[in-house]
Formats: sequence, structure tokens, C-alpha cells
Amino acid sequence: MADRSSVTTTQRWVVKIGSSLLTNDGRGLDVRAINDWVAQMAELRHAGVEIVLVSSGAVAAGLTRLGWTRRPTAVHQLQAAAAVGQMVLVQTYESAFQQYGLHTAQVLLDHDDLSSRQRYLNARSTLRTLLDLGVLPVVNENDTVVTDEIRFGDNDTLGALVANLIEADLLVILTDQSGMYDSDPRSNPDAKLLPELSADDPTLEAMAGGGGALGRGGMLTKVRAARVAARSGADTLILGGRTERALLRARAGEPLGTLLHAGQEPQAARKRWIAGQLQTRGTLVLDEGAVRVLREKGRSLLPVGVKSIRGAFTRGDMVVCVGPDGTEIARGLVNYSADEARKILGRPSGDILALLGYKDDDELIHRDNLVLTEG
Ligand SMILES: Nc1ncnc2c1ncn2[C@@H]1O[C@H](COP(=O)(O)OP(=O)(O)O)[C@@H](O)[C@H]1O
Ligand SMILES: N[C@@H](CCC(=O)OP(=O)(O)O)C(=O)O
Repeated sequence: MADRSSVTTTQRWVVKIGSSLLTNDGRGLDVRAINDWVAQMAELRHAGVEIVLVSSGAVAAGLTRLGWTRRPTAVHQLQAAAAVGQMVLVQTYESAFQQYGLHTAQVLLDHDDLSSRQRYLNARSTLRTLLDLGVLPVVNENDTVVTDEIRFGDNDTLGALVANLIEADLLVILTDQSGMYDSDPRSNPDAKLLPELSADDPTLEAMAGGGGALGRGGMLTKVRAARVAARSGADTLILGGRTERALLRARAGEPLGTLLHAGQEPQAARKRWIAGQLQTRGTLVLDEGAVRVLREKGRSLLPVGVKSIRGAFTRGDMVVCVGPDGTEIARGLVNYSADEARKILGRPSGDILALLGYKDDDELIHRDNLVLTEG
């Protein structure tokens, strides 16, 4: 039987509740189910477990409140629905938690909030302060302002980034299945529940399928989220939200759902922040030697190991490093602009001063600002 003793000692959780569970088959919010999860979270909170809730459901709740029977395709209409529905969500959670003497706080985040170092640090300290105050933060993506390019889209990813942000020890993803199966149970009735695996197990992707009509990411985004959560040492538990008292039983050590173990040393917070960036401004193509020293020795990237450059970036921007065959090797914050980098590429760092007329750094990307790409 799976050993869940690690879950019983966890003290800081991110609980993500997905659209497929929350939305009563698309007909507004399932308030009864929400009240039930809230009762469990309140019990956990009173037992000393700190919880940040990441809740989907704004669009679905907005559609119902506006009396729209079909989900529109126009982005501005979806954003308007999210703005209306977010009110429904926070009203529902605040009044549900109030019955247990707990206050909630609304935190809406978008990718820009987490990619700006300053705003990332602000989000982190606000969430930590709220936890210290005994308040239960309710997080969602700031749907009204995001564009496709910078959208997390599914809340699994957002949940994992929040787990990184607050250094949670467990990310619980509540969904409409009892956990992760070896194939999509919706299409394969013989699919078997997976009790426990390592988050970095390479076979996970092949078993994870897409989402249902209401959810966005399916199991694939949950697997990826587990890998992101693992960067800060958090295990991920994919749990059936309709299983009776699932949260409390899981915390008591019952082997419910699927536990994806972090199984790696936590990355430093700054490196996690770098790895969490979605937008990059350019690409550096490295030679074989540079690929080797980055991967095997954990060194900084020097201009001498770069063969060519694509994109327009400035100092401090995020760039991708690829090998000669185009495979991504790493990403990191670059010390020189694209124009400067083009002048110094392939040259020893001792030449930088002569080539540019000044020298900021020997490295194109310092190893503290460089994160190797997994897999
Ligand atoms: N291997 C799998 N195990 C369990 N569910 C899977 C698997 N592959 C795909 N799925 C699908 O993922 C769905 C849950 O994801 P999704 O619809 O995005 O919901 P949520 O809103 O909870 O994120 C399930 O209903 C199921 O059909
Ligand atoms: N931010 C969106 C939800 C995104 C979403 O559905 O994500 P997920 O629950 O992971 O499938 C909303 O509140 O409607």
C-alpha cells in the first residue's frame, strides 16, 4: 500500500479547485460542493495547516449571472464574464469561510505579476503576510487583463507557481476524477489509478490526456504543474474533489488520489523565478563546448561559446540558450543587449572592453541567473 506519511506532516498547502468540479456541469457554481470543501479547509486551517486556495470558475459563474447560455468565443466577452463571475466566486468563498470564523482575501495574478521581479516579490510578501494573519487567500488568474500570449490559461500552472511563491510543502489539485490514471478514464473504462509516482517520471506525459468540456488543461497540465511545484520541494496530490472528505482523509494519511513526489532538492528562489518565466526575448545558439560546460559543470555562459543570436533583447531580459541542433539547453537573464552580444559572440571575455569600449561583465549569462532546461 502507498505510504502517505509524508502528507500527514505537511503544514502549508496550495489547494487548487478546477473548473470541471466547481461549475455544476456548466450551470453556475456548485455551492453545495464548495461549502463542503470550505468546511474541510476550515478544519485543516484550525489544525494549523496554512492554505492558499487557487480557484477557477470565474468565467462559468459569470456566464450564469449574465444569463448567457453559451460560452462566447470573443475574448472581450469572456473577460467581461470573468469580471462578473469573480465577484460571485469571492462572495461565495467569503460567506462560506465566515461560518468558521475565517476571512478570505482576493488575489488576482497574471504572468506579468510574476515575471517582474519587483511584483513577484510583492506578491510573495503579501501572500505570506495574509497567511501570518490567519487569512485564507483565494487566488485566480486576472482574466480581465491577460492576453493569450501571457495567459497561464489553466489554473494548474498558476497553482504550482503559487506553491513556489509561498514555498508550500503540498500542492493539492482537486479534480473531477479520483486521481491520475494510466490513461484517460473518460475514454478508457479499464484505466487504472496511479497511487504514487515521481513528478519527474518520464512516462507521465504519455499517460496524461487533455481536459473535459469545462476544464482547460486536463491531466497534462497537472503533470507539468507537479514538476514546477517540485522545484520548490512541494509534492503534488491529484485528488478526486467528489470523494467524501477527501482533503481531511488525505491529510490523515489515507492513500487517496495520486501523489507525485518532488524527489529533488529545492531550487533557490531566484532560479525558480527564472524557470517560471513564459516570455523570452531572444535565442543564443551555443557551440558543443558551451553546451557541455553548462550542463556538466554548471558554469556561466561566456560570449566565446555563442555561435549566433536571434531576437532583440536588452540587458536583464530573459533569453533561451539552444544547442547547435536547436534543442533548448537553458534559459537565463542576459548581461548584454542583442546588439552588444552580436559584437562579442565567439570572442574571449578579455576582448570585450576593446570590442565595445566598455565592459559590464565577463559572462553573457552569469550562472546565478541561468537555469538548465529539464528533460
Ligand atoms: N490519465 C488521466 N487520468 C485522469 N484524468 C485524465 C487523464 N487524462 C486526461 N484526463 C482528463 O482530465 C480531466 C480533468 O482535467 P480538466 O477537465 O482540465 O479539469 P480541471 O478543471 O479539474 O483542471 C478529467 O476529467 C479526464 O477526462
Ligand atoms: N481563470 C479561469 C479558469 C481557468 C481554468 O478553467 O483552469 P482549470 O480549472 O485548470 O481547467 C476562470 O476562473 O474561469
